[in-house]
Amino acid sequence: MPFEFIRLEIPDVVLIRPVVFTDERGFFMEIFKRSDFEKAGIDVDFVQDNHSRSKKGVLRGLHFQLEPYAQGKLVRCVKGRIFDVAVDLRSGSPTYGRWVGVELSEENHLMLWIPKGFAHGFLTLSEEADVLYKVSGAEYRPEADAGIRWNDPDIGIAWPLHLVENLTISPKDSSLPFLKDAKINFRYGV
Ligand SMILES: Cc1cn([C@H]2C[C@H](O)[C@@H](COP(=O)(O)OP(=O)(O)O[C@H]3O[C@H](C)C(=O)[C@H](O)[C@H]3O)O2)c(=O)[nH]c1=O
Repeated sequence: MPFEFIRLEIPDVVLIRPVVFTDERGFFMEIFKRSDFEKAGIDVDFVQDNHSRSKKGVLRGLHFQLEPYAQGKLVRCVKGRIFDVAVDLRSGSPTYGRWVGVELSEENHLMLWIPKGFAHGFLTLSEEADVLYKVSGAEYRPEADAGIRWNDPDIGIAWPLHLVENLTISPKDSSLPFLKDAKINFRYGV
């Protein structure tokens, strides 16, 4: 099996370690294989691939698309280093409002599977970071684009801010609502 699937404190968010085949030329690894993911309980088809590049200190998030255009994301950092975060927004979930964070990097090759019903965001820790992520569920729908504030005290994400000199956050992200004020329509178990 070319993947190791590691369950985190929020079981539906899965850290995935691909097998890296290294030789004198460099390396090869599989990023996604439907049958292996399905065996691990991640039954998903992807509809869109995204690529963003960020400078050190850029924080993007916390974003999601509202139902019926919710998205799952398979996130990896192919250049540099990010602290990647998922927040459980599914009403009725035993881990509602809780977050998990992992370092994804060019070096560790780790990927994070974030299912529908979660907000996603990351902090850029290296001078530059390229983040590629596959999206399941719905394609981009600006009218369904939504988010919650990165520093919501009720969520309490421990962003490693000590690792960056300055924060860069878009005006849009800076004005996202706190969770208690946000209109969210995700339901656990659906
Ligand atoms: C997400 C998206 C954006 N765009 C356009 C809309 C804007 O003109 C431009 C930048 O969009 P935005 O500022 O929303 O980009 P990010 O801040 O990186 O947003 C993403 O950041 C967090 C971390 C996510 O998980 C989401 O995938 C996504 O919300 O790209 C598109 O054309 N298609 C898309 O799928």
